[in-house]
Amino acid sequence: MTQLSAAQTPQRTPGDGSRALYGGKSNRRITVRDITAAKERGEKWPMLTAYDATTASVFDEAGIPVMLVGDSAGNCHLGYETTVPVTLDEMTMLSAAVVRGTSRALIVGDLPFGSYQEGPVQALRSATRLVKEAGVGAVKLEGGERSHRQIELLVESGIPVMAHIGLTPQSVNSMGYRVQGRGEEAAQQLLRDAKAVQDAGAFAVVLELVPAELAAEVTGTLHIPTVGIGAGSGTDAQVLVWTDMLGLTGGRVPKFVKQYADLRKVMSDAVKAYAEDVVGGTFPQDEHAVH
Ligand SMILES: Nc1nc(=O)c2c([nH]1)NC[C@@H]1CN(c3ccc(C(=O)N[C@@H](CCC(=O)O)C(=O)O)cc3)CN21
Ligand SMILES: CC(C)C(=O)C(=O)O
Ligand SMILES: [Mg+2]
Repeated sequence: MTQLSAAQTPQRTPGDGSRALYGGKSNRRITVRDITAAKERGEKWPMLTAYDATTASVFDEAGIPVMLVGDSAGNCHLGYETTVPVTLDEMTMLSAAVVRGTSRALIVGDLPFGSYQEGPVQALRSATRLVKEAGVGAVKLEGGERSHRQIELLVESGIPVMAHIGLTPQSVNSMGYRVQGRGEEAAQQLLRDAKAVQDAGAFAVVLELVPAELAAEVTGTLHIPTVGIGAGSGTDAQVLVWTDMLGLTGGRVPKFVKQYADLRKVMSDAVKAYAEDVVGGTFPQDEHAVH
């Protein structure tokens, strides 16, 4: 640890503890206002997906300040091929579990495909379910200019919105899984999308699979935080799908992922050891039995 000189020591409000999103001392649940303040302090922060209470409690205890109940639950938790089939009922159930498993993180619920595309009123009805039935603190939806009316009505109604531009996986059938914002025209469109969601009142915006230089430019242009995934190091925050970074995803993992553990191997080895103990008669031992 480097020693901070007195002049560099950040000033704290007495009794408030450290306010940093990661490593901060406050135990109350993080709010969107804390996220806004972090951008003003120039602080970077980590976000992870979560789909169940147990896993979310591990991330909460580790200090992850923001969790996304992503519709990536479709392919990473529910066994679908893509996020497209995921329903609002499924997202409500998973989001409620993640809220129950956490006490400190801000929980963002992803609005699934088909739950907001009809227009602002449908978006409000869907977001209201995630807020009332699951208890999320914010919702996320995909689309820049094309979703600005939805964002406006949700924000007017008191529901904080995280936007999501660049690669928007719910549109896989029309756009594929391709890098977005390459070339002058596409870059200008991404900048317009970023400004549109900020103007509509979004508190943050995910930039997915866009060139690092463009993501850094968007980050410098906006006053709301950018959350990158496959968007380089110049964004305010980063998000990864938790099963990807911990080595549990069954299928292909995008190349922007850094794997921090191989839980698939850890779990597989443990399960095989258990199976062999049962077959060989070495589990249970007397200490695992009642008499
Ligand atoms: N397991 C998983 N991880 C994710 O990050 C993720 C999901 N699922 N599902 C929802 C979306 C879809 N995402 C994806 C899906 C595929 C690529 C992909 O195939 N990317 C190519 C690069 C494509 C290019 O260079 O144009 C790759 O090889 O990584 C990227 C993001 C991100 N999200
Ligand atoms: C990849 C993130 C941003 C997402 O939308 C999800 O996990 O569903
Ligand atoms: Mg999603």
